[in-house]
Amino acid sequence: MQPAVKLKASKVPSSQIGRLFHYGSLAVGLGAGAASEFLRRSTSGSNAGEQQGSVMMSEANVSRLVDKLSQMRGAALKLGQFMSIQDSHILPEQIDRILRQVQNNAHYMPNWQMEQVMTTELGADWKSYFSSFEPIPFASASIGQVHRATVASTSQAVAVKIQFPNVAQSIASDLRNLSLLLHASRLLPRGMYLESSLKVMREELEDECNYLREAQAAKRFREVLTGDDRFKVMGVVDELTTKKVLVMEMMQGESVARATKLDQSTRNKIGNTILTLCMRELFHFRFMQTDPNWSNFLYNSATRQVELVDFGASREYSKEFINDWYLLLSAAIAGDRDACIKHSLKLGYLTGEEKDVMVDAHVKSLVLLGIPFATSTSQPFSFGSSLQPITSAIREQIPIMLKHRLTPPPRETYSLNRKLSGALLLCGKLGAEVDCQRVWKRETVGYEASVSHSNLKWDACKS
Ligand SMILES: Nc1ncnc2c1ncn2[C@@H]1O[C@H](COP(=O)(O)OP(=O)(O)OP(=O)(O)O)[C@@H](O)[C@H]1O
Repeated sequence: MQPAVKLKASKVPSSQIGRLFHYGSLAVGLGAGAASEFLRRSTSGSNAGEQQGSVMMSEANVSRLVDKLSQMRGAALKLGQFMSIQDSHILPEQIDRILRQVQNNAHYMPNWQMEQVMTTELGADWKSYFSSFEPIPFASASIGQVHRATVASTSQAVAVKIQFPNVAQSIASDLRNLSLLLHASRLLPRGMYLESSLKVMREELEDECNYLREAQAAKRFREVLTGDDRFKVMGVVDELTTKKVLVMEMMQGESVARATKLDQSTRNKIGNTILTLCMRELFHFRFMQTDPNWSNFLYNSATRQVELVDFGASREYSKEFINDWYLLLSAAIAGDRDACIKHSLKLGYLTGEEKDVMVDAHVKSLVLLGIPFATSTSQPFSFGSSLQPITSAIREQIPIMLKHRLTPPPRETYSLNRKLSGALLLCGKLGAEVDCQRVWKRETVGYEASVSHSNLKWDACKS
């Protein structure tokens, strides 16, 4: 089970000065912490010079960092999520722990600050729109917090997501400061192309700060999933939704992270449903909710539906990109090394100048990723026992790729890989048994023909 989220009320620093103060005090705190640790070790006779790296990461510094990142919220918390989902396998264990703690340690706005946002967004009489409104949020999100309420005019039970003040404006500078801090404290391994990750993250966060965009995305998902009983997509109360306040139908399910207690066949069904959705998003809608956070998938035992919330990170992919990506994954599933290289070059994963050691590691990790889908249809893939050896084997390739990679991964693959690996890890967490090969075939049937057709056109355009 996921650790319970600890919520603490504290003012979100919304002014530039306030933010500077927070970063400043973190840097000073880390420095002071390191100095005292250094002194303690020097006086106790250990070789302090050699231990410089670990001095920065003493227990006291770890908790200082967690505390600051949790308080800054917005960009900082998102960075924590982004890194811990995307790159947990490449981060030193201690950093991974920090980022996980940040996620489970979110703060929320005190009442007066929350009321200020609501007044600015919905007017001074905002309370009159609700017949009940719980002042303490039941969930804390990276850039907002979520309250339970009832709409006065319809008696509908709703979840009201309220954005922290000035998050949107401060993202760029927060990310810059964080990047400086991470570099300065030598927290990240070299060769991570941190700058590219930060750029993608900044663009994603800017999109996520617009709740009107999220409302649109939720409606689009409701539309494309209409008639599919396996899913329920949250509805949106348009009249009360603004750029910074999102009023949504309250979902009743529990985070799928808690579904580990359910019987095997139910867990299999949930795993199958989540993977099917993933494939459908890619090959049918070309529109994907790319945040695989477990609490964004809820399971309702009464209706046996997977309920979907949080569409802030939804994005569209071009047909050309999805075509290339389909060909790459097909090559990986078939274990076809030459085709893997060819399509990686086309997508921009490889430049063609890489050393063999890098190409080998890249192809190996792709083929490993294809294993669940390559399993024979008579035997569902057992995520409980078979996923872990795959992730370990992929992890072994990461240091090689970090060392020899000549170009950052293509922009679109950040969100796509985050979602796909998140969905696989979720199935692993559920211990689900899923016939992935069948899901893959069912959801991509006919796709190959359409790809060859459009690639012919593509080649004709180029020549
Ligand atoms: N309509 C809803 N019904 C029930 N619970 C909800 C609803 N919307 C959000 N929540 C809960 O609140 C949490 C945070 O909301 P949401 O994920 O939309 O915010 P976010 O800013 O995108 O957060 P993050 O990026 O951290 O996932 C969700 O993970 C879910 O547990």
